[in-house]
Amino acid sequence: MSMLVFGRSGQVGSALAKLAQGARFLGRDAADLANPSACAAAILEARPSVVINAAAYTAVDRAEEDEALAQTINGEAPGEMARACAELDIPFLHISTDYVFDGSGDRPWSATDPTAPVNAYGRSKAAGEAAVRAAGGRHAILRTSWVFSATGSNFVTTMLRLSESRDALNIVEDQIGGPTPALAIAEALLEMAGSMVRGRGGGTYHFAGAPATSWKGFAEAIFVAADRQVSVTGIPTKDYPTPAKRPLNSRLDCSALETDFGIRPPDWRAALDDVVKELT
Ligand SMILES: NC(=O)C1=CN([C@@H]2O[C@H](COP(=O)(O)OP(=O)(O)OC[C@H]3O[C@@H](n4cnc5c(N)ncnc54)[C@H](OP(=O)(O)O)[C@@H]3O)[C@@H](O)[C@H]2O)C=CC1
Ligand SMILES: Cc1cn([C@H]2C[C@H](O)[C@@H](COP(=O)(O)OP(=O)(O)O[C@H]3O[C@@H](C)C(=O)[C@@H](O)[C@H]3O)O2)c(=O)[nH]c1=O
Ligand SMILES: [Mg+2]
Repeated sequence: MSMLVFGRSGQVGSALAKLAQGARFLGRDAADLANPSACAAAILEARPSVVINAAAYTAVDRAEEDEALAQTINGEAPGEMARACAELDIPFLHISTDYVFDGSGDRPWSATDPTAPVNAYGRSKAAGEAAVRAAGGRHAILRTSWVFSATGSNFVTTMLRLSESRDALNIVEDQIGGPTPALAIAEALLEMAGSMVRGRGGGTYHFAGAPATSWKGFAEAIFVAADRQVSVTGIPTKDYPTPAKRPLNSRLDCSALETDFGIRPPDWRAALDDVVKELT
């Protein structure tokens, strides 16, 4: 299996690089997603047997004032990649997000539920999903949430940084989701890629860490794992104003992934200990 991966330096890209040593990785220098047709050309030139897109515009608040660029990178580039893969008749694996949902209710979102993003990043990711489906080739869209790892910036690195200077933090308690280790996402993608190259599986799937928690619950677990004495006070979203609105209910129903690929949701608590050890 010759694998081509877009994104090398991000959380999921780095995890893939650790696990898939025979794969070829294209960083921003080799393929800029702001130039979607160049990404398609890179695929047609490399002629791999499977493509994974781990690159994206992920700055949720910044996307509010930079929506055009977010749309090009998250909305258009994946569609161009998927069209090139369809032309080569190879599977295309793409990562999406819980932020495509509006966050209403408290039921875990099923992969077939209607999307209704509440922020610019979510709109750009929903556009990317639609473009990948419209390309008409063999594809998998893996929606995940609250990704963390020892690489790059994420909620764990933010909390550890804040704990250097603060002994008390207010953290939102009414946004609920599944923190997901980047390494587990990479493992899932590689398993899916292997199956899809053999002609099995495809469509839209969810993959998130269990058990569901709030950002407050996640923060508390981070400080326990790091043995840092920070007092965490739960607050409602309205008391933590941000440029981008965030969905309240981000729970993802991951059953389709188990049915089609035998992949089960990872327990984020075990992975958190490893990540915190690596970071401290
Ligand atoms: N982070 C999260 O909490 C979540 C992420 N996701 C999705 O998972 C996927 C992976 O996210 P994650 O690993 O966390 O992302 P990161 O923010 O850690 O990394 C993003 C990657 O995309 C690359 N990138 C950004 N812009 C461009 C560009 N114009 N051209 C080429 N490469 C670019 C970055 O390269 P460079 O280092 O050069 O900037 C980096 O390698 C994305 O699709 C994201 O939407 C889904 C749910 C949650
Ligand atoms: C730093 C801080 C954040 N928060 C809140 C703000 C927000 O609601 C929540 C998480 O903040 P972040 O900015 O890390 O989260 P955010 O960047 O929105 O994370 C999202 O990233 C994109 C890429 C995704 O796809 C999503 O799945 C999700 O992981 O914590 C506090 O309540 N107190 C604080 O001190
Ligand atoms: Mg962020």
